[in-house]
Amino acid sequence: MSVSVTFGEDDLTEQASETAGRLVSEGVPQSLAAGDPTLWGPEAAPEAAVRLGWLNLPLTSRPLLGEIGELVEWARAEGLDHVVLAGMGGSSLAPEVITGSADVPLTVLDTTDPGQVRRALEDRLESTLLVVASKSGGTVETDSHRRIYEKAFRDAGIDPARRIVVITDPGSPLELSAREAGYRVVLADPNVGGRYSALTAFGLVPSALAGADVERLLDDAAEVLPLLSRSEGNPGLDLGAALGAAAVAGRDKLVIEDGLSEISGLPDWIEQLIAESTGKSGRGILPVVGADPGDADDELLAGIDTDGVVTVAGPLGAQFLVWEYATAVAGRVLGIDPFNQPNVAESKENTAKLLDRSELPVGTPILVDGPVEVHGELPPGMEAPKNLSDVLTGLLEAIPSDGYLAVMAYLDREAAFDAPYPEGASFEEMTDVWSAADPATLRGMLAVRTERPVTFGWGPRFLHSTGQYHKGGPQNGVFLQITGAVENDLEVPGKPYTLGRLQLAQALGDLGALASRGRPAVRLHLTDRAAGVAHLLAASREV
Ligand SMILES: O=P(O)(O)OC[C@H]1O[C@H](O)[C@H](O)[C@@H](O)[C@@H]1O
Repeated sequence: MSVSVTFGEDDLTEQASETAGRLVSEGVPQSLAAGDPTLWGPEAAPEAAVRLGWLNLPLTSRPLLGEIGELVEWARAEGLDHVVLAGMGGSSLAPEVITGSADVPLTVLDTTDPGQVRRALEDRLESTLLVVASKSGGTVETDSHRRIYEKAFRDAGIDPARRIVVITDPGSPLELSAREAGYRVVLADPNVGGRYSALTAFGLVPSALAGADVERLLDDAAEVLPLLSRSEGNPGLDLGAALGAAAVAGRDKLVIEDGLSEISGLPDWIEQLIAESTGKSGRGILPVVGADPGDADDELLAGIDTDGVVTVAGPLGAQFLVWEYATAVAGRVLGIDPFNQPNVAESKENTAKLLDRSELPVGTPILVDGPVEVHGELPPGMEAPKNLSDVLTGLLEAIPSDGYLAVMAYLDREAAFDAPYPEGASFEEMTDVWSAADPATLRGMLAVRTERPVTFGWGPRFLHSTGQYHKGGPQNGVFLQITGAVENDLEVPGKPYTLGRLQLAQALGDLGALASRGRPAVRLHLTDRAAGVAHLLAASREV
């Protein structure tokens, strides 16, 4: 089964077909199929020359299946039934979707929250297989997870070499250290960037270890591959032309829904692909995930196997390839380089500098409201707030008419599930309890109070995704960061910082990068996390 791209609106059909026609007259489908790196201009060409390998992955990844099969057999023979994946952005988002859609369990560590990492560590360590996935081999979060697990395994009398599999690019520092340590290493295709790597070892190895059928993904992607060199009936070209043309015409907020889909969580993967690929040079498409479509003129609704203004229907393996192709095409229409991420490094550098200091510059709160401290830059001209509710109202009012509010929570993504519920509670009652303890609930509560899009991201996960767009895209965002007190911190073995300190330094580093652009950027610090979330949700209720 292949992928279909359909439009539910005449204006968009017209714009897309006009743009696709222009791209065809410029020979884009043929050039892309041939791997021409000059399609995004001379400045982008050197990077594009080593970033187009994803175009052929349905074929070039096939030889990996044998190696994957052996790994799966080894893990089974060793009785390793808890697969933990340490990887950021492109090194974990695809496995999360693949295993979610296949309904097989995978614990993803893309956090520096000590509580969340501790929860994973305390879960079946005896039978845990840790997959350490990093293309560059130098990502601080992933490096920290590896160090923490190595120590935990050793402390439990387990040889880490029997429990760790590494996925990385050939020649990375991680490859070298992993070989020295005697770990199993799977090398990835170096000609594919992180966010285009779903069908490389990064997507396939952890997913297969967790029990997903990855051959099927390649089969489904292989079916759509021949369509991608066509001028007509090319779903990647049609989708890319639509996304690009809509954005150029001012519809640059992409609400992505997968309500009825059997595919679970693809919008989160698309979010990284589109935000990091297009959000630069003051331009870009802002993906909005987990939101109901609004009435704003600049919104475009994309439905995955469910009706949207653009509907993309088809199996997961083929969807990966079509969205990658479409993103590359939209990049050309927007006139940006879809393969770099020039502004991601900035927050990382800020964080590294902060970690060198003896004390983190947390500053003095502008306001304290119960368990919530307010720090940072309030929107210019805003009246001095009396309480948290005023702060939230001020931020909502400061969103420009073409802008958005980004909520970024550097907290434990799973803590809400620890909230106590009454004995004998129905599933519905339990869900209510969880959602009342979940910081992500804030997104919807604020969204009903504004016409503008509200996004939500877990830090530091989003730094490897929408973080690029926040800093490199159009400068019309308003930023609300949430951090929390750490009760039970975790040492990062061999490093002078704890996970909690790293997490806070990441938040402060990004806040600094946003504030330096003159954007309103407020940090709410929860001095008691559970009470703080409850207080924040109460304050966010419409008045
Ligand atoms: O796989 P790694 O080298 O560890 O990189 C993981 C992620 O980190 C970076 O911040 C990039 O912006 C992402 O595109 C990438 O997916």
